Amino acid sequence: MLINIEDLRQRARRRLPKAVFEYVESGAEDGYTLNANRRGFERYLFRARSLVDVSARDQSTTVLGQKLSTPLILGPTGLAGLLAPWGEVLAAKAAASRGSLFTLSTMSICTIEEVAAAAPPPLWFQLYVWKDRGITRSLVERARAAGYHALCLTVDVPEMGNRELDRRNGFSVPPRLTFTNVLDIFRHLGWVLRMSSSPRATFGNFIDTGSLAKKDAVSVAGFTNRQFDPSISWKDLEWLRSIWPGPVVLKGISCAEDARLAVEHGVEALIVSNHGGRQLDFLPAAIDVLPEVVDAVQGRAEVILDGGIRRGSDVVKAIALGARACMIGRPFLYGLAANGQAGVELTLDILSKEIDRTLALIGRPRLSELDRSALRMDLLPSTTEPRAPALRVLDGAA
Ligand SMILES: Cc1cc2nc3c(=O)[nH]c(=O)nc-3n(C[C@H](O)[C@H](O)[C@H](O)COP(=O)(O)O)c2cc1C
Ligand SMILES: CCCCC(=O)C(=O)O
Repeated sequence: MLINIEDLRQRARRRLPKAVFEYVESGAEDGYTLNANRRGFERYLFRARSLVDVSARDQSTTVLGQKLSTPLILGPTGLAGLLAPWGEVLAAKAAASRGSLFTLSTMSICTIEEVAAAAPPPLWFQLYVWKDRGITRSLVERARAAGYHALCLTVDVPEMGNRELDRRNGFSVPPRLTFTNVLDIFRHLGWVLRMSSSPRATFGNFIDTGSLAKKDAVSVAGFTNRQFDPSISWKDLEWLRSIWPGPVVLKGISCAEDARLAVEHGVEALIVSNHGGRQLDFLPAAIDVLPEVVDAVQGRAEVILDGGIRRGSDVVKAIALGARACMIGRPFLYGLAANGQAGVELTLDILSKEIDRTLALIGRPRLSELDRSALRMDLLPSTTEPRAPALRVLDGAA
């Protein structure tokens, strides 16, 4: 039975080759931040009110002026199209069908145009800045021409994080058959068959740019470290503004100083995120950074929380701490791998039902009624201990 996000995760794990599942699942190095993202939510307990009329509940909101039926955004995830053929298109359609919002990663299998042609708006485009600014400019112009609403600049990847599982697995794009994975691939012939209807098995946005060698398989870290520009800094925001007329969102803010700089540079929204624990290990849980950022921003930009959401109650806690909405990564990827578009819709249905139930049980029927008084923060020790390296998380030890 698929009744929670963990069920979808187990289904995804069975259906995907090991290297693909571990690419999705793993974090950087010891997995401190990966674990902390989950455990951070345990520090916040509810203060529930009773005898409140909760018969009419409403979890709709707006993000950058666009109405969402639920405060959930599908975050940018590279290579989602390896989990199901046309994966990004399916996820974008699922988001639209549930009144959510899809963010297309620069590093997707499906192209900017393919997703925009198949899925109704609103869509956001996530940008990694290429050393070759001509390619960067062309990505931004393509997103603009295709009607994407916001540009989401990811700021926490000056260098790819150290994902040891990907290195051990020799994970490459396109995936290769090797001596070590041949048995595993044969155990997942269903995936092989499904993927035979995929438009391609490499980064769709770059096939015509010359940055992707035509026949060779590349390691994700090798390719991105060659192409991403580690020199980008606050002054490049001006350049981006000159080629992008719409709202700009910064993804990967993890302290008050950067939140203030983001506001001073006029960004419309920022995303408190540690990249799902995949970049710098030993950043705190995203939820623990949220209050500091909300206080620094003081309502001058919208704040979105990203990382570790697996229950609707997590979303309610983030909104009580001042987030406008939450972004999810792995939860919708599990749904996608488990059952394509319907699987992503199920992810959104599970989480939004859990949000709805939580709102009823705490006596705050509308998101606008949530504030810090809905939470207790004083009952637990204030640190999250590292519990297990990333590998043990995968084995279900944490
Ligand atoms: C498989 C995978 C690929 C990702 N690719 C990108 C990406 O291309 N760009 C980006 O900004 N973030 C990327 N992320 C990070 C997500 O957008 C998001 O920050 C993270 O998954 C949130 O944590 P969660 O998985 O616990 O929800 C990726 C995450 C995963 C799991
Ligand atoms: C596929 C390229 C990298 C995507 C990314 O940012 C991530 O895996 O976290």
